[in-house]
Amino acid sequence: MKSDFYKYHALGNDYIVIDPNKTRINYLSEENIRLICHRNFGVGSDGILYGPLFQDNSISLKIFNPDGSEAEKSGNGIRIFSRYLADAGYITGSKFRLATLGGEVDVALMDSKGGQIQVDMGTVTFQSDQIPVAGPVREVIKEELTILNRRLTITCLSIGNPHCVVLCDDISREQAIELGALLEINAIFPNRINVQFLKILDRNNIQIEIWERGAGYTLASGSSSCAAASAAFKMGLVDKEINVHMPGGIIRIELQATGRVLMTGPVTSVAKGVFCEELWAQLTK
Ligand SMILES: N[C@H](CCC[C@H](N)C(=O)O)C(=O)O
Repeated sequence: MKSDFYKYHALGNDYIVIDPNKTRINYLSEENIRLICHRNFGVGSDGILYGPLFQDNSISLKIFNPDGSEAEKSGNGIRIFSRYLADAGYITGSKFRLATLGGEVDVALMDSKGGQIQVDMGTVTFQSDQIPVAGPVREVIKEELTILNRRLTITCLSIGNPHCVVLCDDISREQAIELGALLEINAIFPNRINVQFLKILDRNNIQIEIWERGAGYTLASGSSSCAAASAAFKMGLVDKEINVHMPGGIIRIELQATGRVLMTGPVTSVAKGVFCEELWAQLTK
């Protein structure tokens, strides 16, 4: 039976793949994205990966958050989509390039089952006008920002999508939810922002709690792992090989001398399915 969607997760950060070459959906409105991703009224996920789209001789994908917004990049999303391309027979080799809104990435399948996947996520920038962060053009390193009468130390960067890393002695899910939601929409972030609360464990291990732009609290995030590791290195707190510990599991980051960020982590396939007529009627009304 033809499937309308394929569901995978990466350390509990789950995505639905919708392939326009294989399903009746050739356009996704913000309203339809919100419905499909809704955990009660829809299939439920932390986002949608739409593709493969073929332009010239490149393969691209669109990355959508569950609030309907489009993201420039998603580390877990890129690993999941790469696994789907292998599962669906679109690629036969183990190395290929993907185009995202936030730039091209190089992918390497580390095993024959597509369990462990490495992505060269590109370089990061701390420049305020590239993230963006409002105010004078500068690198946003260990700046003070007060939220709910709490003085936070933030370091901001972009790896294609924007991130605000908050250096903490201790972190918690509750803190990520309470403060992340306010930081995401703070006026100094014109495009909103992804937020990580960072605890340094040692020079090769960090722990983060995550509040994602357009998705809220998630159990893991690939681009957040890249961002938190890069911010910790920029602050001189870690070496170049960092294990990022999250509630959903561990992603391995390697900061290369070239400035490129290598991210390696797992992908798990969950399900494939069809949208039933009653949901379909809502998607096409
Ligand atoms: N919410 C993010 C996109 C998904 C990031 C995350 N799921 C990852 O694995 O990188 C944004 O709006 O930039």
